[in-house]
Amino acid sequence: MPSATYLDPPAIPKWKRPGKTADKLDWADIKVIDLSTFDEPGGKQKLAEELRDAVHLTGFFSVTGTGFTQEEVDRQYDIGQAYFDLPLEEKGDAKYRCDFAQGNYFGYRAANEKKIMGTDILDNVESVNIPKFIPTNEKEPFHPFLRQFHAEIEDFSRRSLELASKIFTLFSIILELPEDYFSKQHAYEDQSEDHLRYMIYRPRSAEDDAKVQDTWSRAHTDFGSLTLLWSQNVAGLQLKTPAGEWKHVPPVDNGIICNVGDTLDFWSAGYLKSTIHRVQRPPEDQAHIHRLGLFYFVRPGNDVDIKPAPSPLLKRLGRVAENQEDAKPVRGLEYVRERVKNYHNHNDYADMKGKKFKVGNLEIEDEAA
Ligand SMILES: O=C(O)CCC(=O)C(=O)O
Ligand SMILES: [Fe+2]
Repeated sequence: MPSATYLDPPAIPKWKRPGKTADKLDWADIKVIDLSTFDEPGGKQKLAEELRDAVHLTGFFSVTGTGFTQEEVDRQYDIGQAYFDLPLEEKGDAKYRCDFAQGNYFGYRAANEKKIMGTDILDNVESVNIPKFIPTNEKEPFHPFLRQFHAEIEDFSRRSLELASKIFTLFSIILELPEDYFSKQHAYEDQSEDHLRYMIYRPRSAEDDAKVQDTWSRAHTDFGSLTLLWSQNVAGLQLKTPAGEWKHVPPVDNGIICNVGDTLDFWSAGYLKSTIHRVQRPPEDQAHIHRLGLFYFVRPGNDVDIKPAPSPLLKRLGRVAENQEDAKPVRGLEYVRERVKNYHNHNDYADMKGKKFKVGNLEIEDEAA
């Protein structure tokens, strides 16, 4: 692209945050922790204790005091909305699409290209994944429209991983590991499949939704280490409780919902839980809204070994044997790419109930039966 990158970004419309639902939904009980006390003496240790049960039992929690202002967050929504408002020929330019045959999730994923669960109803999600701003990603897809907002997107991307690093520190403390044990394996400058994501669900008619049991995003666990979902008011995201019930994830004002993904589940021998979740058609007062979301997906470093951590806690609990860390490990890139391929490189999103996904010695239940 010409020097447009270095000009001021163009004016774009302001995105308007939808209101909350008036419906009485069956909400999950989500722990909210305030990270503004992180740097106080003893602050991290206290937060780690507050977090322990949530990550061990639920796998989902929420953070406030994140350092992101509502204005900065809304600005990311403005950019995402402006991009998705482009005509398909432009936003969906082949040069900037995900290469699912390679399990490469960077770039644009169009809606309406996959059938849902063997029906004639099409997938209603569009997303764009923006890789980390490091030299090795220079050749990865980054659409010229988005490139105009390079400086602010990069700032947001870097600060997202800084925030995630604080959470990794808490996980390390919980597992009695050196405080930087997990953050070191997720360094911004190291190559990984990390991405900032804008994602929008396009509403379907109630009749069409009924044919796919109201599925907007089928039940899954996340493929990487940690997912940050900026809290949004349009309901639909549900998690599966240990008792097997689906509960709605509630909005948390100025908060970020976090959930553990597969690789951190493996690293912790299942102590930190990669929880099954899905997105369903929102309640009737929100079912017409184009549901825009903002995320940062933290993936493991490409070259790090995914294997149980030498955690004194996990050893005491008998979750890892003394010598288990010596097993031949799967690397970060291998796991993530295989998982993306398995999930996306199809024309149909089949129901994965009861199926397992396996790479080397790593195995995860795709959706518990
Ligand atoms: O749209 C949402 O709220 C959640 C999406 C999700 O689970 C995912 O993209 O992994
Ligand atoms: Fe997810």
